[in-house]
Order: sequence, then C-alpha cells, then structure tokens
Amino acid sequence: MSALLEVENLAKSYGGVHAVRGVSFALEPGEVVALIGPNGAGKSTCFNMLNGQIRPSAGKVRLDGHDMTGLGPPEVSRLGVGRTFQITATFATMTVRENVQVSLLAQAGRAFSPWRRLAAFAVDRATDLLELVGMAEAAARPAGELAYGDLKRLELAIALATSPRLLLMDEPTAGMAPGERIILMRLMAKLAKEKGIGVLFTEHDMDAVFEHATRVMVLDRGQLIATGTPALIREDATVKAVYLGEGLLYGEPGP
Ligand SMILES: Nc1ncnc2c1ncn2[C@@H]1O[C@H](COP(=O)(O)OP(=O)(O)OP(=O)(O)O)[C@@H](O)[C@H]1O
Repeated sequence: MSALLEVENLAKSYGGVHAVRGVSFALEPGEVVALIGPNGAGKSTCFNMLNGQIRPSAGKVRLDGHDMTGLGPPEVSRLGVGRTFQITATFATMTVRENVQVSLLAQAGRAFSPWRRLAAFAVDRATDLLELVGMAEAAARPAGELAYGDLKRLELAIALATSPRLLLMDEPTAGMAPGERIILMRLMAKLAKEKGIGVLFTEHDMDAVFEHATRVMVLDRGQLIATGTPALIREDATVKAVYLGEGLLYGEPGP
C-alpha cells in the first residue's frame, strides 16, 4: 500500500543555485512531521513544490499513489492538500464565519460572487469547523478585528474547509505569544490524530518542533541530512553542527 504522501528525489534549481536536491520521504495519515533547517535550507521551496506553486526541476510527488508532480495549486488542493501560510490570508472585512464559507464554496467548485447569498451557504458546516478550532463564539465578528492567535486558528478552519488529507503548515506559530503557540500546536496534533490528517510543518520554534512532531526531518543546503524522532534529532551530531552558533536547538543565544 502506498503512503499518504510520497516524495521521490525532488529537486529545484535556479540557474546554478540548487535550492532543493534529491529530497525523498514518505508521510502516513495522522503523522505530524516537522521540516526544519537553517535559513535558506530549502524549506519554502519544498513546500511550494508540494502545493503546486513551484514546478520541480526533477523528482516525483504522489498523494495516495496518484502522481501530482507539476500540477498547479487548485488541482493539488482538490486532490486533498491544504496549506496555511506564515502570513495569514483572510478577508478582513468579512466575518469569521464568512471566511470559512468562502473556502467551503471554493471547495464545492463554486466561485464567490457578490450576487450569491454567501450568508446562507453551508452555515452548519462552517459553524462546525469554527467549533473544531475553538472559534465558534467569534463567528459573527469581522476577521480584521481578531487577535493574531485567533486569526491563525481561523486560518486553520479555512484550510480544514477544503477537507485536506495532507495539511502543509508554514511556520504555524510565527508571531504568536507562547500560550497561543501551545494551544495551536495541541490543536494541530489533535486534528491529525483524530481525523487521520497528515501534517507537514516548518517551524523555527524548536520547542514546538520537539514537543509536537512525531518525526523531524532536517534540511541543509537543499538536502535532507537527518530524519528521526525528536529525541534522536536533538542528539544528532550532524544536526548539532548545522545549528551550531545559531542557538536554535536549545533556545540558547549563539556565541
Ligand atoms: N526564485 C528564486 N530564485 C533564485 N534563488 C532562489 C529562489 N527561491 C529560493 N532561492 C534560493 O534557494 C535557497 C532555498 O531557499 P528557501 O526560501 O526555500 O529556504 P528556506 O529554508 O525556506 O529559508 P527561510 O527559513 O529563510 O525561509 C536559498 O539559497 C534561496 O536564496
């Protein structure tokens, strides 16, 4: 049986710059996998290839055994790959619920139009999703009024509206207060476990990585240099060497 996500020898070059080279891994339903690495390691390029924003120079990406290499973001999304971004992508003047409804509408293959009555579309489903992320009470508020942590939870509901089997999360806790980070990461882990969603996330906060990832993959200069449990990665000599001086693995300042 094939894994949920299979990545085989994925590569992307820009002229002479090998942003990503020979990256291979698999991800199973319910797994929460962190993709970490120093600045410029190739994390964003990998993500952009997985959701179809960038066409790979070489390699294959399969979802449930179906080749999705080279497909664009709408097709990739329809196949079941959701994504949240480092900079949240919501409509500020719409209510929290309407933001989720727009995503549900798009998922149903219907474009948003001012003539269609958005207010009546899939209200229950939108409310269920907001409940799932703990945002039901804010349903009628304009998204632009939300605190940052709440906005991230709304963004998660928007991504879940596409019924993803694989969720790509780009630095999910960036810019959040420590308490909010814990809430979001626990929610992500719970959703993965309960709904069997595979999660791949990038993160600079190593506490979040070591506490919530079931597996950690380390990229350096475009190549995977280590893969393993958080405990193994924390003690890996090669990984330590890559991060030496950045003080990232243990939250200590560099020399
Ligand atoms: N469009 C592009 N043209 C040329 N080089 C690029 C382009 N996009 C990325 N690169 C290069 O590819 C490498 C990987 O970049 P990428 O943004 O994927 O790294 P990253 O791990 O996401 O970094 P960060 O943690 O800083 O976001 C870098 O050397 C970067 O300069």
